[in-house]
Amino acid sequence: MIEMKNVSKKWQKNETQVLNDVSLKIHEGDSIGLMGSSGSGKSTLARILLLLEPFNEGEIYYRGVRLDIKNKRQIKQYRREVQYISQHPESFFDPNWTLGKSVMEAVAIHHLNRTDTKEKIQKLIHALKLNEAILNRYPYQVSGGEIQRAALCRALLLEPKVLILDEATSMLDISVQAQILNILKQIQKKRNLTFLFISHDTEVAFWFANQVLQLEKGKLSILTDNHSN
Ligand SMILES: Nc1ncnc2c1ncn2[C@@H]1O[C@H](COP(=O)(O)OP(=O)(O)OP(=O)(O)O)[C@@H](O)[C@H]1O
Repeated sequence: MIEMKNVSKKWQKNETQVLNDVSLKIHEGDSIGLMGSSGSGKSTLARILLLLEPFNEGEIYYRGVRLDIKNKRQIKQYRREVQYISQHPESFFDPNWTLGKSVMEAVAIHHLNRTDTKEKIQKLIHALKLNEAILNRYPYQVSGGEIQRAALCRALLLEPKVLILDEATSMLDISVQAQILNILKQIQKKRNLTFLFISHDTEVAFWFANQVLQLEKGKLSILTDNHSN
């Protein structure tokens, strides 16, 4: 579904080789866990996959077609189908807009059918254990866990094919985290959603993913592969 071929990335200023000839294949319906020590480059890899970060060498393919940052139409479609929940979800919300306005903006940008949108939002808010009142608040008026779930709500509303979750539930307490991860698994079964799940938590990553990869010193290795999960 998504393929990264021989990607290398070096930060110009400090000359650090954050990715060194990395290749990765994510098949439809996969749950790939990505682990690695702090600063090993997991978020950089995710941002490169989304073409949010330039890289020095290599190629990214989606459904067998090479992605080209200059192809605006292709990238718009890709960024709708491949949703990213960043470690810093607040940076994906306009600080001057209510969360509800930001969620609706995503609907407008991607020209989704507005008639059933309200109902879909209500269902998602409920599933994500959020209070609907949250939509009338500004990003600075909600907790870290609430903004993570608002980001998940916006992403799921777009009915993505792939979700890249970068420590996306790290600010939630264990019981809410477990509930939300279970909901994501249910959605995965229903829609054959594909996940790239970045986490520091070994237990959660092994539970959630059918293949767990580790990124260290610019190289990816397989920690476990259990596609029968
Ligand atoms: N824009 C940038 N310019 C230079 N170096 C950067 C930049 N962004 C990140 N880095 C560096 O690249 C390395 C990888 O960062 P990244 O955020 O991808 O790691 P990570 O594995 O996601 O870390 P964590 O688990 O702590 O979130 C770090 O050493 C970081 O300081």
